[in-house]
Amino acid sequence: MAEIRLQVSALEGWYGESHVLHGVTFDVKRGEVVTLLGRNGAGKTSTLRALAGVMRKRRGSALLDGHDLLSTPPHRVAHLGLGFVPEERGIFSSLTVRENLMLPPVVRQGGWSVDAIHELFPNLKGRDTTTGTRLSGGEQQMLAIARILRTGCDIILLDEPTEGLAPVIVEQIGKALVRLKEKGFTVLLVEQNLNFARGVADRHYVVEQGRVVDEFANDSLSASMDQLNRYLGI
Ligand SMILES: Nc1ncnc2c1ncn2[C@@H]1O[C@H](COP(=O)(O)OP(=O)(O)OP(=O)(O)O)[C@@H](O)[C@H]1O
Repeated sequence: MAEIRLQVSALEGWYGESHVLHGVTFDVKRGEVVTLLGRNGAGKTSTLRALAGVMRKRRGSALLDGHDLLSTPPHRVAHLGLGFVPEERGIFSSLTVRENLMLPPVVRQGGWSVDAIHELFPNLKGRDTTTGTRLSGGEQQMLAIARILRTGCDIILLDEPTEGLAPVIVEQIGKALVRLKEKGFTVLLVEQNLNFARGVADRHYVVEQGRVVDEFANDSLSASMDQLNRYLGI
């Protein structure tokens, strides 16, 4: 059995006085792609934000390769190999593709070269001097992932990468995730698009009201679709 990279236990989290995570427990093994599924407002994004240190008021335990994420300052989290690609993507519109790509520092060995990035995302090739404003949503998403790969991280928290994207682009993002998995990356994915999630993930956790309430292996999902649809309100 593969080793556990991310072990989250009884994780609680707050926005100010608002208590939104009520004891999230799950794990992600080395090389797995795992999704957090659930209805709007269930706490999926907040879980990623708590792990990345964007949400500061937290309690419980979150270990990455045995390192305590909750006591690690946000700027040191990347040094542990964790990269966060938020839903809003964070592409600077006035900067070029190349400038956006070069923005985060390389913090670990194994950071991707620009050539390797172009191989994964051919859409970004030849676009070095294009400014962020001129990129499509799909190109922005690719750039946001590419930028994280450059830093040398090997576990990626990815928040709704397919949101608002055309099916052909969703397919390209899916292929890139499969490639990353083949290369040994570990991915924790928040995703509303169940079809996309099924195409890339090994396991799925269901989040409800700030807790993980169920878990499904991807290869047994067909038999559990009724139950999953009930959770998701589909
Ligand atoms: N910045 C914030 N300040 C206060 N409350 C917030 C903030 N962001 C989210 N919340 C609240 O936290 C709870 C969990 O939200 P979260 O965004 O984690 O849900 P989600 O499962 O990711 O759903 P969605 O798909 O709608 O983003 C919700 O009740 C939401 O209203």
